[in-house]
Amino acid sequence: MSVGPERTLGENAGGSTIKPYLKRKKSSLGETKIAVLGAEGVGKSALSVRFITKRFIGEYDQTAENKYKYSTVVDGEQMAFEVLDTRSLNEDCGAREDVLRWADGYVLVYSVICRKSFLMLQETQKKVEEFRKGASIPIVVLGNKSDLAHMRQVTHEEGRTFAESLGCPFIEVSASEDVTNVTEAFHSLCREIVDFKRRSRSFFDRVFGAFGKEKVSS
Ligand SMILES: Nc1nc2c(ncn2[C@@H]2O[C@H](COP(=O)(O)OP(=O)(O)OP(=O)(O)O)[C@@H](O)[C@H]2O)c(=O)[nH]1
Repeated sequence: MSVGPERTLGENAGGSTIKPYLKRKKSSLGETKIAVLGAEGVGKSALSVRFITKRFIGEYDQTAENKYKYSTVVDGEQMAFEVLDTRSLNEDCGAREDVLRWADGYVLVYSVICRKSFLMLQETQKKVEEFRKGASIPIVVLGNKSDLAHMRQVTHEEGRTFAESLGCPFIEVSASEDVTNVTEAFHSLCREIVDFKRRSRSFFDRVFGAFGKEKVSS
């Protein structure tokens, strides 16, 4: 499965390369790979671009899947983000196997003005959970297009209840009007990812560290 151009933005701005497919490389605590998943037109590109450039352009290339590199400071630590703005094909919300394998965490987006996108996201979440075999997964749920209050089809309460059932943060955002909440959404997922990696590492250290010591002493 081909993936669109990889762009490098932010403080580490540089050139661009074509990546033929998504490779899973082990990432350090200072790196977070984030896949933005959601139904067609919910604002995946608008949110990704808003986070990285702080701008809202209005119209985005809907034929490409873009991967952005961006580095910034979160809670006093330099973090290197890779953000994959997926494309929803055949109502899959972008949740293909290579995407699910590649990412450290997921931004799950629906549009508050489209109930169908909310229902599709719940199916996508099940797919993510099955793929990760029930392991706790860093996720943040976003209800986008909150500026279009008069067209709302999903209540704040419904979004919050869904996120609560997953034990993850929930934020209503507007990619078109707000940069603060969008930034906070990505930062909070970044925190979840770092916590998750720390917990996984200490678990492996306990298990394999002890095993290693046994071997040495025998
Ligand atoms: N009013 C409003 N419009 C938005 C917002 N976010 C995105 N849009 C608009 O919604 C449309 C779709 O946005 P995209 O970012 O292309 O959505 P997408 O999920 O990436 O779409 P696909 O790549 O086709 O799956 C565009 O016309 C955006 O300008 C928002 O917060 N408020």
